[in-house]
Amino acid sequence: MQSISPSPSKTLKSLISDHKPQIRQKILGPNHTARIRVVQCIYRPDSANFSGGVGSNRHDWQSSCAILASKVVSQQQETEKSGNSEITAVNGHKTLDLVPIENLPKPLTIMDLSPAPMHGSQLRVAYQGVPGAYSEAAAGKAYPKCEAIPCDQFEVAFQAVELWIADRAVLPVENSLGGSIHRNYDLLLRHRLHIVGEVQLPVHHCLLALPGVRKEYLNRVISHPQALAQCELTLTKLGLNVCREAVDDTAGAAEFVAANNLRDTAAIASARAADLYGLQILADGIQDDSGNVTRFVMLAREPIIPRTDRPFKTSIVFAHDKGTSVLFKVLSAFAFRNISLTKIESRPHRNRPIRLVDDANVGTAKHFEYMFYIDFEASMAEVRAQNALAEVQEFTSFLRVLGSYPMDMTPWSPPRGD
Ligand SMILES: O=C(O)C(=O)C[C@]1(C(=O)O)C=C[C@@H](O)C=C1
Repeated sequence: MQSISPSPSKTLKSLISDHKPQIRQKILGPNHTARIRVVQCIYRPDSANFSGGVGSNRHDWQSSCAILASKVVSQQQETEKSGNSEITAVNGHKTLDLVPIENLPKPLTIMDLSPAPMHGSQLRVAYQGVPGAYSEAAAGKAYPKCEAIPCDQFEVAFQAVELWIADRAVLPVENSLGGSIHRNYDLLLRHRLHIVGEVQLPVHHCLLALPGVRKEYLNRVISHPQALAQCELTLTKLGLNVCREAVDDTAGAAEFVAANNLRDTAAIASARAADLYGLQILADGIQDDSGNVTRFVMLAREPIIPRTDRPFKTSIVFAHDKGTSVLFKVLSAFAFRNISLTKIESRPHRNRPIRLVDDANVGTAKHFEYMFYIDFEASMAEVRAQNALAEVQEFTSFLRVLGSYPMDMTPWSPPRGD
């Protein structure tokens, strides 16, 4: 083993850095490598005994190390008992943790704070579900070379973008068979993210089970509630009048069947989920309509600048103090300007879900109050859209533009098997 002789001018800390592996073994023994405490004391040739300094020859040095080791170990035990594991004092001197060099944290750079990675690194895109979920495929379609970040809930995907853990989120809002994904409409209102794009994904469902399992063995089918709804008729046609159970996402259902070795349960999920979790495809294309499509929105912290050189869509949400009576006026603001609406959705007005209408003679009527969501085919850069919104604002007590973004114009490719 290489011998270690301290030079008079060196601190013990720098000596230990220079000869890390050997010193670690000398002081703390061969098994103690990770969390080292070092006494910061100056080597003084004139000091005979250790009292903050070490002796002048190799023998002194070694015994000082031995004293140090015992002090450090006992000090460490005390520190751990008291719960303070960061900095402590030996003989009045501060001790420091030495982190192994390979684990040292890297300082944040301006690049880590940039909204879109202009430095060439991958865009981080949050989606709900686990790998193999349709939302992961939608994230890949929206941002082809992205790093897809799985989130266990929609809310987490929103927060991942707000907290700069992700650059974008891609979340489903409606399906051609199952209808709206209401949770995401509510979350769009609760959070401050902007819709910066949309992507439509053909959804092709498979019935998955463990290898060797036959349809007759099944007494349960599990999947995301939307996927169960999209396959309802086909499951019945396949003779699968078994119990349906909803789980968080389709790929999560496949993972669950595989991880728990469930031979009586099938999952509805993608062919990619079958591959990832080692399941066989019992039936392919089990959605009730072969043209099954889910629409996803792309969300970012900043809006994009609306343009007029390609087809744009704008999404708004509004409410009115006098309830639904205003809806006709709002819709006419678009109709007069030849602006087509592509979607209307209403959700309970959370802050004021019910309005009481008192009529002294007849009694009290209760009206439900709503938030209305509208998507229309125009860009906020167009004067007709600006005028329409100016008019809408006159009739409404609350109006927010959720985003003005390019429409997904991907050519329609016929579904597999047609
Ligand atoms: O569970 C998944 O794989 C999802 O990506 C979620 C989801 C949805 O929320 O609608 C997405 C697309 C399909 O419509 C089915 C499920």
